[in-house]
Amino acid sequence: MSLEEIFDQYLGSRIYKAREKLLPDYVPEDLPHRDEQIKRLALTLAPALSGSRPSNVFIYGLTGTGKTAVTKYVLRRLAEKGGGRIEYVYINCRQNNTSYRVLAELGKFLGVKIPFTGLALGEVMKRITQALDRKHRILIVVLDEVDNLVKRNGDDVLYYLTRVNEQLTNTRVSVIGITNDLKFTEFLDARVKSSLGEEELVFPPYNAIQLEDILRRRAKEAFHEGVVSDAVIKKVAAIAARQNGDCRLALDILLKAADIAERERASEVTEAHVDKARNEIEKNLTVDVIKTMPLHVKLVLASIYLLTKEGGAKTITTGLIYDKYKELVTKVGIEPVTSRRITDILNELDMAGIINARVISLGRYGRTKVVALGVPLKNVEEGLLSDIVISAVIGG
Ligand SMILES: Nc1ncnc2c1ncn2[C@@H]1O[C@H](COP(=O)(O)OP(=O)(O)OP(=O)(O)O)[C@@H](O)[C@H]1O
Repeated sequence: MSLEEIFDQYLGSRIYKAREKLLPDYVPEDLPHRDEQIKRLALTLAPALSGSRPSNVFIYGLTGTGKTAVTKYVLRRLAEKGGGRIEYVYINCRQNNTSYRVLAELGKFLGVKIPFTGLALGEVMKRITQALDRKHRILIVVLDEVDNLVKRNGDDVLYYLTRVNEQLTNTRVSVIGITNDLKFTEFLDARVKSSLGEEELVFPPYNAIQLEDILRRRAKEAFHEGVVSDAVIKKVAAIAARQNGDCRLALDILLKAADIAERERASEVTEAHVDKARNEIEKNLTVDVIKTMPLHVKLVLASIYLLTKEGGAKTITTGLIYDKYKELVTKVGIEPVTSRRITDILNELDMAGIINARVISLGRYGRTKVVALGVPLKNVEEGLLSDIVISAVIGG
């Protein structure tokens, strides 16, 4: 018996060898099917090793296409090679979604004290510029999910970072901007847009075969041998391939399926575990989407929910929804939105897959829309009940 097996027996996991290797923050030893992106990013950044500022890079690709993983992977190795002359700082602009917070993160990295609030942005920039120039090196600033920052606060920080070199003598700064939403570039000043896009990298979605390959290697690192069959890998890859080739989703499903297997004290992860994991993830997604909806959207959805619950086989028409909605707004004590807005809300809910709407003919009475929930009733209920206003009017 190997040492590992002895310890595992006591730890008790029959499934995992190293669960943490499936977690989103872990950057694996190799990143299959991203050779081209790795090479291009490496070629772009390599001039840093001979002391010149690398071009800024703009990275675009859908969710879960490996943008963050590839960037961290290349930067880590570059910094190692640079032996202290090259540094990088990674800032996630969803977690830090104001100009102030992004600069405060940068300040923290540079060892500059920036109070939680209160300084003018210009003052923060001045302190950062001074701190930057005290270092004698190349600094690569990674702004991940940068669209969140720009949509909320505009392009001040990008403008500053792409211009700061003009004020520096000792340090050179390069920026890597990562996004899965190209639309935000509309908000960029033309000069910022062109300097950020000195080099552009596109990450295409993975196909099912590529995802299988990736999952096989990740599974090898994380699970005991024989715990995850090829059929399971294929199934997970096929599901994620249909969802825009999202590797994050693939890993999520695999991790959840294995957690369920572990809870059940099973000795392997089966396709049934994958189905359960998928349902759980879909449920969580629905509940999260509903939780963040504006009040009137929730009220429209609550109307459909109540009609579904009460109504038996009766079809739910827009007329019925509108009446129910009016009843609910009266109970809440607020003004209703227009029927035109209700139509828009129904379209939004349809697009999000929360409801299915179709138009039917009523003969000489014209046409109307009928609606049915597109997701399980209990998921809608869970999402709606988390809102105290809604739960007061539908709860009892
Ligand atoms: N080629 C690959 N090999 C192994 N794991 C990968 C590969 N590509 C992506 N992953 C893994 O998939 C997950 C999502 O990848 P990553 O965070 O890099 O995606 P992203 O494109 O930055 O997505 P988002 O736009 O949502 O931030 C991570 O856990 C990452 O380790």
